[in-house]
Amino acid sequence: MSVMLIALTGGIASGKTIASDYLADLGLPVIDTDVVAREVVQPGSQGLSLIREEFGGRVMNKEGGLDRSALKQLVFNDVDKLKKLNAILHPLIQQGVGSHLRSIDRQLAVIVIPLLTSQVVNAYAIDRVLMIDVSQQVQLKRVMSRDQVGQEMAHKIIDSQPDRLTKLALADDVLVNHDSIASLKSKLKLLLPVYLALKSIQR
Ligand SMILES: CC(C)(COP(=O)(O)OP(=O)(O)OC[C@H]1O[C@@H](n2cnc3c(N)ncnc32)[C@H](O)[C@@H]1O)[C@@H](O)C(=O)NCCC(=O)NCCS
Ligand SMILES: Nc1ncnc2c1ncn2[C@@H]1O[C@H](COP(=O)(O)OP(=O)(O)OP(=O)(O)O)[C@@H](O)[C@H]1O
Repeated sequence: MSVMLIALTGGIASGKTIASDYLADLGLPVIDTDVVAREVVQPGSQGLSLIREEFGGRVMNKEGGLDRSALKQLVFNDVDKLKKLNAILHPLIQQGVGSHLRSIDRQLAVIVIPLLTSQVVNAYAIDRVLMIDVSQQVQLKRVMSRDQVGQEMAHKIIDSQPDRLTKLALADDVLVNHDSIASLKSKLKLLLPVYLALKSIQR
């Protein structure tokens, strides 16, 4: 039986983690590319050694692991460095997602993908795209308060991501997350039977 894959997307701090945690509570298997991105840079991994080779000891911590905060400062202040990081990690993340997918024995699964483009939709053979959408004003407020970053850094990260209109154009379902977390959850709960019905008519 083939699995129906739902991509859960949205810009930074749009609410993807809140949404995917809730879908997991409702019983759906969830693969989060942000989590896979951490798995592929664990100590001893090929990802970590490639990053060290490219960026040097300044992005390593005392324990020999990745200093995420140092790497974040470096790549979101230099577009070429971000491209290099993406070129190292994205193929490894794609492989990692593939191995998680092989262990899924359910009808529906969710892949959380912040950096969604049409190429990514094709690469993962996504069946349906769910976007969590917020205005840039709300996004800035939430990212600055959650990550303790200034407005300049928040703008740099937002500008480095596929833009909101690109993601909206790919989306089959859009949930606006301007109200409470409870309201987002109730919208997700209404969507689940729609996905189950779609799966039941999928060939
Ligand atoms: C730069 C890194 C070390 C910063 O780590 P940190 O723990 O501070 O952030 P975290 O990984 O939790 O990401 C938080 C959010 O940042 C945004 N973000 C992460 N990577 C990128 C990127 N390459 N381009 C644009 N936005 C990104 C996403 O919205 C993501 O949800 C880390 O984000 C990273 O390794 N990024 C490269 C891998 C990647 O592209 N991940 C995104 C999923 S494919
Ligand atoms: N409806 C809401 N009301 C108030 N705060 C919210 C709401 N939705 C999300 N948040 C807060 O906004 C922040 C971002 O949410 P979340 O971490 O789920 O976003 P994300 O899309 O997963 O972010 P990232 O792209 O960094 O992974 C968190 O601090 C979360 O608690």
